[in-house]
Amino acid sequence: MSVPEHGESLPATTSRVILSTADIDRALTRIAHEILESNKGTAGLVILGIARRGYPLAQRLAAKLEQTDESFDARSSTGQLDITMYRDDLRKNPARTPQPTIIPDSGIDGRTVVLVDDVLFSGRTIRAALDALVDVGRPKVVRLAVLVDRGHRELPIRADHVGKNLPTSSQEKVRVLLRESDLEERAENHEDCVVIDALVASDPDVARAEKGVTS
Ligand SMILES: O=P(O)(O)OC[C@H]1O[C@H](OP(=O)(O)OP(=O)(O)O)[C@H](O)[C@@H]1O
Ligand SMILES: O=c1cc[nH]c(=O)[nH]1
Repeated sequence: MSVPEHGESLPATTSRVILSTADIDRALTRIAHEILESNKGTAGLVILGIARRGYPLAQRLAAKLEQTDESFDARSSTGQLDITMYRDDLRKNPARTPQPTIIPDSGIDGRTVVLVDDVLFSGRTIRAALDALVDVGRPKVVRLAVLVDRGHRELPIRADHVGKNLPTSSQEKVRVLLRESDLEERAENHEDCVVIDALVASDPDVARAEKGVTS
């Protein structure tokens, strides 16, 4: 199976498909059921996807909630949260182009907000998202749903709903490729997929890095 490679000029990597299109769909279905159970239905639910890939995942999740509970209007209960200006590394890294923040007309005050993202890693994106939320309103409860939790947290943040817990080494990279955002990168035979990029140990640069040789 051909898997899209990432970053031509970086040390050699191998890419493996970890979740297929069907796996992703099943994970979202399970998360939707978990949300329904923990919220005892859909009353007061607002689903906010973190830009960029959290948004299409939030829309898919909301569609599944609507399928199960007709009283839930997916379109008017789903939005996007851009966290660019709330990052704690803004000074270090050049700012990326912010995406629009889209908040449902109902607002988020007193609501149960489910934040949705593709990957949970250090937790810094979610910290920024919580700051961004404060500027929008005061939810009753905030929950977190992620497609992949790859560990390596740097902050005391955990997800309430996880599609897949994926133990990784810190050298690896998890990429979520979705039909809505990654038309060119997706692996052959997959509409959507999650791939893990690992450094090739035989690559001289990697071998040197593993031995702690710095120059
Ligand atoms: O837990 P963290 O260490 O913050 O990592 C997780 C974040 O990293 C990725 O976003 P990225 O910053 O690459 O931006 P993108 O969504 O615009 O690709 C991913 O989509 C998560 O939002
Ligand atoms: O592996 C990682 C780490 C952070 N964000 C990602 O999307 N993937």
